Amino acid sequence: MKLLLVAATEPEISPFIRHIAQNWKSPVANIYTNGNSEIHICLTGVGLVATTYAVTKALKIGQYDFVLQAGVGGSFDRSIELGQLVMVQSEEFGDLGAEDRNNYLDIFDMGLLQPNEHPFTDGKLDTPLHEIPFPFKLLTVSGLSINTVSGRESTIALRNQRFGAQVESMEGAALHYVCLQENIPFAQIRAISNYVEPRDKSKWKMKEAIIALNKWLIDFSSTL
Ligand SMILES: O=C(O)c1cccc(C(=O)CC[C@H]2O[C@@H](n3cnc4c(=O)[nH]cnc43)[C@H](O)[C@@H]2O)c1
Repeated sequence: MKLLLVAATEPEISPFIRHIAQNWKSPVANIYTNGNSEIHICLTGVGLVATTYAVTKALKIGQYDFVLQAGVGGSFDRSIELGQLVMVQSEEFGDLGAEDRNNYLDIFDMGLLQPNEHPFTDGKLDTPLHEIPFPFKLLTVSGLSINTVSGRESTIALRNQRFGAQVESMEGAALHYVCLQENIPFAQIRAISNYVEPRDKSKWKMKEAIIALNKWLIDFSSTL
């Protein structure tokens, strides 16, 4: 199995990198091998543009069996606990569109794209679940990707009502879009660091989310 592990920032997966650096061989920087298994680390930078660029470039250079995006994220859904791990099965672009007075129009409403035009299905970027090489113990959720984090009551209400997604990130849809276009199996795992609410970082559980995410990554790598 040759895996491309994608993360926006190094701190999100640094415990995993430390683990693998100690337990696997590293013939080249950011590449780790163990028998027939190979993990390449791709740190993209934050956001949809940076992720699209970095993942597309990585897929041009290397051939991978699977792409895994790992990171933290916010949750609209209060039944998901802070620190909980989820697999984001479907993605939407949350701020690619137009404002029309008090309404928001997405690219489908605007007639710029058809909802079932590849790589979209009903306007969403779905993960083909049968291609995932790990058991389904994680909660499967819907995701929204944005350039500007939802942090104002009116934005949160509008995005909630318009999309009804359970979680939010700044990169997920880019990963889904590129991998669906390139026809390569992928999954997006997020640990919930905060609820989507008016910005208050004192309530965030970033440390707990990173610990949970990295524990899962270490367990997953031991199954490869
Ligand atoms: O300072 C802020 O307001 C702030 C807001 C969101 C994220 C950050 C980070 O430092 C982490 C960047 C990373 O985290 C993901 N993330 C985490 N929570 C959310 C969220 O509620 N909405 C969107 N993205 C979130 C994101 O994917 C970034 O890569 C700081």
